[in-house]
Amino acid sequence: MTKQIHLAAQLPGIHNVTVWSDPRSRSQIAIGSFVHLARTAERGKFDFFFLAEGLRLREHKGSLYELDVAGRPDNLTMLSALSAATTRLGVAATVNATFNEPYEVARRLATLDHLSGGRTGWNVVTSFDAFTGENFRRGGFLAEADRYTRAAEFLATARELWDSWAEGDVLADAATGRFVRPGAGEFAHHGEHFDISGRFTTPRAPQGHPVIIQAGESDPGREFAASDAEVVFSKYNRLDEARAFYRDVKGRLARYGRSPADLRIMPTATVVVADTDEEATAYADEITRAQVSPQTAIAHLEAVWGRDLSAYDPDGPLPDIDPEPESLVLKGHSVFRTGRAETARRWRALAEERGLSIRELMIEVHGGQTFVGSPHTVADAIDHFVQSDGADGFVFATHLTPGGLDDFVDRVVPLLQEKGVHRPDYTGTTLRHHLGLAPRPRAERTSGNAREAS
Ligand SMILES: Cc1cc2nc3c(=O)[nH]c(=O)nc-3n(C[C@H](O)[C@H](O)[C@H](O)COP(=O)(O)O)c2cc1C
Repeated sequence: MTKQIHLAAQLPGIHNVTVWSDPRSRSQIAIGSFVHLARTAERGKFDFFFLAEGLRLREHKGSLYELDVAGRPDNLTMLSALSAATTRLGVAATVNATFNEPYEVARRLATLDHLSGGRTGWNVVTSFDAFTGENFRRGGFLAEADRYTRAAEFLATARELWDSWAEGDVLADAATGRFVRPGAGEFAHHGEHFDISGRFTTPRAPQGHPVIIQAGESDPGREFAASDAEVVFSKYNRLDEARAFYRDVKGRLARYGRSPADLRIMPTATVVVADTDEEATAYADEITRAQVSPQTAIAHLEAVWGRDLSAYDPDGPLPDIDPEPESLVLKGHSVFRTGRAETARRWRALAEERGLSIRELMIEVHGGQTFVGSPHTVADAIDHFVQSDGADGFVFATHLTPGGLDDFVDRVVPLLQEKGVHRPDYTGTTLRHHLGLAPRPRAERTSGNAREAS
């Protein structure tokens, strides 16, 4: 059966996808930039607009890392504003389960679901480093091994809070003088990470629960996706790797009584469109070289080598000195977190085999655009990727803020609609509906007082 393609847009902020130095780039923080991109996505009948989250500014050799954008607004606040600037587009926030409390996060997500009329998604990330943790009250308090047990309990607790109100609990009945049913909002959760009880302040949201998104890739991360997520945001956008990831994660669902249709896998992707394939290829090379500047190439190599390599020529060969994989020169960057000795070995072998300079190697391993070509070429490639089970759709990030998605929406989306693989218009109002996911029934409360009949 032909699959429908799910589309999302991301204003990426951090990472070298965003070329902030391009003269066409506008503010990375002003509301106007976010509204432009969100409305473009809505014009293209996308499923949702997505914001990643970085809770600590990165540091490089002891100073702020400013080759990428540094500094960003708070996701839930920004998406609350965007929900008023759009009418159908889903709004999905990355919100960390390691440094927050379930009561606060559940309340803010339920509020966003009310504001948006049922368009909220939550990307439950765990983060990994004590460096980020230093910003928070208990300073780097969680061991890496406990991240997913806390995230699972965090989500379970949030679900109990969302289910503490039933639809119809707000009576507002002037005749009887009753505003709410007596048991409304009561909850009690006693667990390893959270021991809380009381009443939840926010009545039941239109979707009940936001759509749950997951973005980790370790084995516990994939299990968490299989047990709890409805969307996986993945980094695998090369077809062979993507198909292996897709098979692996979808294959885990049955263990949790779920079927492959209960989960959408959406890799991050970039797209470069021009009149002809040749023009698009030339433009894509230009973008890639802007994303992997000589300075970025050296910084990424330093991150893996664990030492200062500023004396090396980015257009020259790799340094012959050995890496110091235990030393951390680029802090807060997830890509260079583990396995640096192995990465250095792999990179050296690749550079030697192909005769690549430092910058060419960095372009090979971190650069490159996912879909490049004329509108027809791009539409065919996206469709092929999805129909051959590499993904269920994509989260598009653009190098230009905020106009980077305009061409795709104006020139490629109509072709996907003509092919019958992308909706010509929205058919529902909630994010769960756009994604083709079943509504989530409310779990009956297991604690608290018996509910009074209305
Ligand atoms: C594609 C992708 C996107 C991610 N986006 C974020 C993010 O926006 N914010 C964040 O704190 N962590 C983000 N993460 C990190 C994960 O939440 C997780 O903390 C990290 O991958 C370590 O978990 P793992 O060991 O399961 O991979 C992302 C990870 C992946 C693979």
